[in-house]
Amino acid sequence: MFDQEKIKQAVRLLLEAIGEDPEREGLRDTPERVARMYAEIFAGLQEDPAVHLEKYFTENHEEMVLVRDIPVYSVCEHHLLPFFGVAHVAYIPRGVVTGLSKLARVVDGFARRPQLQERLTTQIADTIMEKLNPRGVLVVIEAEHMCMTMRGVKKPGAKTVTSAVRGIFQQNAATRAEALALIRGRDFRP
Ligand SMILES: Nc1nc2c(ncn2[C@@H]2O[C@H](COP(=O)(O)OP(=O)(O)OP(=O)(O)O)[C@@H](O)[C@H]2O)c(=O)[nH]1
Ligand SMILES: [Zn+2]
Repeated sequence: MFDQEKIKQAVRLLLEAIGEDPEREGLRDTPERVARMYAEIFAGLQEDPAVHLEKYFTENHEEMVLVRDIPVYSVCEHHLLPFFGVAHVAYIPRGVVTGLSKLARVVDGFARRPQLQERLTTQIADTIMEKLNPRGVLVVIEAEHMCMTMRGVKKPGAKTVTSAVRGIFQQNAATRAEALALIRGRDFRP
């Protein structure tokens, strides 16, 4: 469970450890604020994102559905610094489609926890495969990691691109190429 009191204590300790005075005016409410912020940015730990895909509609659209440029904010589990960018989620339904917003809710549910970009990508793809049993899923995430920009190797602008490809997108190169072309915003020309 989420322990707000423990987070407050930890933030107070952190401030002391860097040589700050947690009692000075500007910092007095900081432990409380950080606890509220953590409850928000790690809210995914308290939910099972698969639940969002339990509502779906019967529809005979067995063609590609792509939601492109879904904003993603997550936190890298190595440094607890943000990584952020966009997710693209494509699937080819088999008899049922889900609400478009539910795809973004699944992305959020897995993003709001200490994460690895690779794991985030595969969790989204595998959850959609399991819950909707589609003909295939393709998830691409493009993100910038603050741990690579404001510290360490310091390479602002470097983008990490990860993909997870399942079902027909794996088996059929033309279908995969079509999805990737649509993600890039270009017409597909086989
Ligand atoms: N594969 C992967 N690596 C990540 C992700 N987020 C951060 N990292 C990397 O995790 C690694 C942790 O490396 P360590 O050597 O343990 O930590 P570090 O000494 O702080 O490493 P530097 O960042 O190179 O200074 C770094 O190379 C980060 O770039 C991610 O989502 N996926
Ligand atoms: Zn990191």
